[in-house]
Amino acid sequence: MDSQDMLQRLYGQLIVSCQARPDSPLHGWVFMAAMARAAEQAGAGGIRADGPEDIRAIRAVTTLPIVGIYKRRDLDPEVYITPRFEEARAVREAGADVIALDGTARPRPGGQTLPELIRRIHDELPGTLVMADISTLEEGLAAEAAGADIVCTTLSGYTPWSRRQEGPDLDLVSELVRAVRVPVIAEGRYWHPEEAAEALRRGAHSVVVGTAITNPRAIARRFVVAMQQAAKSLRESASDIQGGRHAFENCSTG
Ligand SMILES: CC(=O)N[C@H](C=O)[C@@H](O)[C@H](O)[C@H](O)COP(=O)(O)O
Repeated sequence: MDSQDMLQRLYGQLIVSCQARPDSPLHGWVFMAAMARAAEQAGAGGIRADGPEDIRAIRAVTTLPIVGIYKRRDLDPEVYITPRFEEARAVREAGADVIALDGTARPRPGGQTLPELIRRIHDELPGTLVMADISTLEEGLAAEAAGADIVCTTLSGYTPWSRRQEGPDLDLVSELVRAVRVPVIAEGRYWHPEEAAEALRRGAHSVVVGTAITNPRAIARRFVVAMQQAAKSLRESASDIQGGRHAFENCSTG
C-alpha cells in the first residue's frame, strides 16, 4: 500500500494508542498486543504504539495501520518521542507504517534538525509517512515546511509555551486545519467520544485516543475520585444533620 492509500485508510478513523509505562501492571508486549486486538474488534482504524518490541507484537496480530513511536526519555527528558534516525528506523523495521516523532524545533539528541531527520527518513526508509507531534500552530507550520506528511496535536499542553488545559486542544485542530495542507491528526487528552467527534467536525483527519481507552489505572481512578468526593459530601451533610439534631436536642432539653 502506498503512503497516499495509507492516509486514505486512516481518514475519519479512531487510532487507539496502546502504550503502558514500565510502572504499569500492563507494561509489556503481551498486553499491548491484546489491547490492539480489542481496539480492532471495536472498530478502530489504527494503532499507535511505542517501541520496537510492542510494535512487532502488534504487527503480528493486526493488519491495521500502525503509527510507531520510540520514546527515549533516557536520551532526553524533553525531546523523547522518536528523537533520532536510529529510533525511526527501529520502529519502521518493527512494522510501523507511520513514524511519529517530536516535531518541535527543540535541539534533538544526536544533533539533527527536524528537517534533516525527516529528509533522512524519506530518503532511507522510502514509503514511510512522517507524523510530526507538535504543540502549537507555529510548530505545525514549521513541521509541514520541514517535510512532515501529517501534523498531530500530541504535544499541546506538554511544552512550556503551549496552551495548558484539562481537555483536548480542539482550537489547535481548527487553527492547523485552516493553515496547513497536510492532514491534521488530533491527539492528547481526548476523554469523551463527543470530543473526538468534534475534532472530526473541525477537520481532523483522524483522532488518537490513549489513556481513555487503554489505561485502566487512569480510568478506574476517575471513578474512585468521583466516589470519594461523593462519600465526603455525604459524610459532611450527615454530620451537619447530626449537628443540627444535637443543637435541637440541647435546645429542647435545656
Ligand atoms: C505527551 C506524550 O508523551 N504523549 C504520548 C504520546 O505518544 C502518550 O503518552 C499519550 O498517551 C498519547 O499522546 C495519547 O494521548 P492521551 O493518552 O491523552 O489520549
